[in-house]
Amino acid sequence: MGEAHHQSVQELAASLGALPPEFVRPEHEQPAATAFQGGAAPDAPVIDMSDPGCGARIADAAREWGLFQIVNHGVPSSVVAELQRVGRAFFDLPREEKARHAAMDPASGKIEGYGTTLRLDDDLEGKKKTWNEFLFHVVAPPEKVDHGAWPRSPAGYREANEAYCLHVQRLARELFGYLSLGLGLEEGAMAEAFGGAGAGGMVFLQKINFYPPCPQPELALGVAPHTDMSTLTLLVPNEVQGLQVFKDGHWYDAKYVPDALIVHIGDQIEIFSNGAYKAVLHRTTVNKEKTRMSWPVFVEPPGELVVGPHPQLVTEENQAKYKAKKYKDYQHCKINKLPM
Ligand SMILES: O=C(O)CCC(=O)C(=O)O
Ligand SMILES: [Fe+2]
Repeated sequence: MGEAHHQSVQELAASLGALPPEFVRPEHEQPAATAFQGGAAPDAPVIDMSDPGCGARIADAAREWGLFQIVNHGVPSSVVAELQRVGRAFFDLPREEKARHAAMDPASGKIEGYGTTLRLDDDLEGKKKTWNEFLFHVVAPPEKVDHGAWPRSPAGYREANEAYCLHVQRLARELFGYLSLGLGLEEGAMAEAFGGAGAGGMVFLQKINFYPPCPQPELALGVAPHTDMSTLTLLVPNEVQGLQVFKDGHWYDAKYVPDALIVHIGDQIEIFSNGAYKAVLHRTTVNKEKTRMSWPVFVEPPGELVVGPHPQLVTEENQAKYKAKKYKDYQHCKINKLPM
């Protein structure tokens, strides 16, 4: 491939001064046309995890928003800062070098590694593109980790990600406990249903999103509207606002709260709860001057595990709203937009 193919879209866009047409979203998706325009917009809940009443607030937030932020979560700010530092250092490498690390190849089922839609020669079959680069790799359990898909540079990348993951594992257990109790179930119900205790163990998939400055952010999106397939997602943002949440017919900003982690309820918790908890529909906007980054960890059941509504939540009056499915079959249907 010639050098021209590797010219970045930012470079090209800067020379054109305008957004290439494949990044212009249809009007019903454009952030400028669809963001909440009223007066005081409601904020997704910010929950203090050191508060003894936080469990009930977490369950309420999962019912009403499907998204909330947590503070006093026990993750030292130095651990988060180091996760961010090494991620940023990776994305600051030249694009060719990033691709050399671990190019992903979705066609062959290799979703781990570095990918981008910021390439004009990518053929997405006429589909609109999003303004982002990303990196994916499993971070736990160790037997499912492929270190070949992890950046070899910068030094310290592996240690930083492993240290942060231990906290994500602890927080996921805690959140599953509160969310189980909030449904009237045993505290361990969710953890067990998602692969705890003998079922193969949950999978922790680290993603890093990198959204460079965009010449016409009002026309573009960083990620298109979606719900996460995961059980839940725990996300570290940088200080650049961009995540938006759909609720009651409107898109609202998830405000940047220093030191907070953002929790998304994903599809598997919605299914397990038989619809009591809501998988959050979300998207991201981009910025004209600043680079936004985010570090979501998707907490997933092992592929062979069957997830369905918990039997105690299915009654004569409240029938099962979702089919039980192996997680890998669910993923396949969702990625290929097949009927569930
Ligand atoms: O960047 C964000 O805040 C959200 C990213 C996201 O939704 C995703 O990667 O699934
Ligand atoms: Fe997401």
